[in-house]
Amino acid sequence: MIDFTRPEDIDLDASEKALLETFKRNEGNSLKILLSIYKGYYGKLFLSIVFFAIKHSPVWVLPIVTANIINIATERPDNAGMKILVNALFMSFFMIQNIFTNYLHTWLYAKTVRSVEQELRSSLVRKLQQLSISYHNEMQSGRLQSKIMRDVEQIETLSSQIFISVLSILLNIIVAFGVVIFKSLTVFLFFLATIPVAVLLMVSFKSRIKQYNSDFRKEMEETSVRVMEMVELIPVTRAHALEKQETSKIDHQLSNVAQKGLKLDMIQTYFSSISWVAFQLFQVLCLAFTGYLASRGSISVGEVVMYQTYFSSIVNQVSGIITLLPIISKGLESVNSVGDILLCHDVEDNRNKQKIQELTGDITFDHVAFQYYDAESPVLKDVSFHIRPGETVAFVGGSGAGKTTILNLVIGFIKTTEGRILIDGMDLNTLNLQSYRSHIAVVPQQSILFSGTIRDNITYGMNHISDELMNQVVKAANLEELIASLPEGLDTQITEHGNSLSGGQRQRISIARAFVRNPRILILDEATSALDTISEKKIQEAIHNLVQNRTTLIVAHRLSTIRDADRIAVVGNGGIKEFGTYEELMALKGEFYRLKNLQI
Ligand SMILES: Nc1ncnc2c1ncn2[C@@H]1O[C@H](COP(=O)(O)OP(=O)(O)OP(=O)(O)O)[C@@H](O)[C@H]1O
Repeated sequence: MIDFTRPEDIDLDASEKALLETFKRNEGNSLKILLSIYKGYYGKLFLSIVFFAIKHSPVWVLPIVTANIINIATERPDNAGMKILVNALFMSFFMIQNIFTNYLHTWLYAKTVRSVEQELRSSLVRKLQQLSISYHNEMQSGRLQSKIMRDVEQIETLSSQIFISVLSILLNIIVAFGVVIFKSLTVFLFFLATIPVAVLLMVSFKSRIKQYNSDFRKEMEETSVRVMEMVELIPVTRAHALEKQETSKIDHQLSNVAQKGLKLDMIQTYFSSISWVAFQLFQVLCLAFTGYLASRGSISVGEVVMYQTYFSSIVNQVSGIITLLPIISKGLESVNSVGDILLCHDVEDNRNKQKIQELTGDITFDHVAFQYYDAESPVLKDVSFHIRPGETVAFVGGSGAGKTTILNLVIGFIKTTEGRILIDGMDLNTLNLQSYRSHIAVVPQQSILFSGTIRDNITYGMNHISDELMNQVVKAANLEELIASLPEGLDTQITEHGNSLSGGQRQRISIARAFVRNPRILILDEATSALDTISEKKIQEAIHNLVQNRTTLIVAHRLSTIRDADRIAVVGNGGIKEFGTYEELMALKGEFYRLKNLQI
């Protein structure tokens, strides 16, 4: 028994659904989104923080031990040597535990961050598979790639930085402030003065850094798009000797990126150098202040060193936060960028729509109109026709008449602006398009092949294709000779886009891909490329075999295809100008008659 099973419908798993919900609920607040992304991992992250605190504790204890040892050295009590040794051993113990606790801390947060990174990319990929074809036509693939790779990486960097740097900064500040409050309130108040200075600096630079980051990110996306286009165009560019023009176009784009990047670098440098100077001055002030207190006997010499160490730690931490600001800003910008895709509503919504088990292939256009959203006038106006199950209809007409648009409407890639398309009497808008499309096959004008074997390209996404069916398909698609001539037959690897095959061979593989699906409705956009007579004949035979026993809509460019069709529709002036059999239209001596004579 031949198995025509299809892959499962695309659906989000629980964690991806939660992720999408997070983006929806907190739309517009990227920080909230970032924190909510990690919701399922709070327990692990808490443990990671605990291990961080333990592993980091030597840094907090060291100034106290240092002050002790200095005081012992200056005050010279009894058993001074013994006391110094105890202090040193105590410190050593605190240091050694760092190896184990640091490992645990990193393992816990890194695993979390990597899992979230994977979930984000996976959700993005699934969303791309759901977004409408119109969305994909508008959005260049380079931009999407940049979002999936670069932006998710920025979010990962931001999350890691929060876990390594921000956590360390916050804990260091809390501990330093805590010890100082405990030791001297006067010195604490002095320390406190650093906060308004830090806030002032951050506020004054924040919006500019955010803006420059956004500009830079957009320029990078644009570059991705341009570079991808350039790579795809290389054969055309070479053929027309336009290498210089193409290179200079990209150079111009790269220079824009460099300019935006430089602007960002400079604002960041300006910001961090001002912060550095401000806080270093504070440090000198602190030394002078505690030195003065020690000279009056209010605190010991050891305490001067201790306060200085804590203060320099606070200053370093605050300037650490400040230098992190650009990374934070970049990461939050990337959260927005990823949200653009995840929250996009232009999806094919198949929820609660009728699933189709069987189809006879009856198609009716009922007063259909269609207009592209950016076009000034409709391509199709009030189009009505009926195609019977099993019938082959050839669509002919001038370039831009709307033939491909009709096919795209039948596939469900685009929706009618007015009127209805009925499939077996059911409105296409009420059908689950995934289930509907499992009964149709499309042979596009440009055969799209991917890197893999010929077999993979034919079976694409179909499970359990028996050798018997495969042989039938290969024969019907006129591929027998080609397969026999290849040392590895069907298992021959073809390069990306099938560049190692001829145009005619690619078309026949594309036809075989349609065959294997045994569709009820076949959509065929005949290639316009001229082929030699033998290739032409082989393709015609393959198409002839393929259209048997199914409803076929074919954009026809060849006379033989037109002759083979049951009926012909002449498309033009926003509608179907003539519709009938070959003989009827010839007898009419109208548009078709004129077109045919032109072709001859
Ligand atoms: N995505 C789009 N956005 C805006 N206009 C479009 C879009 N796709 C097609 N059009 C326009 O709609 C009209 C019909 O296009 P369509 O591709 O259906 O014509 P066609 O008859 O298949 O032409 P050809 O034989 O040259 O492929 C053309 O004027 C075209 O420029």
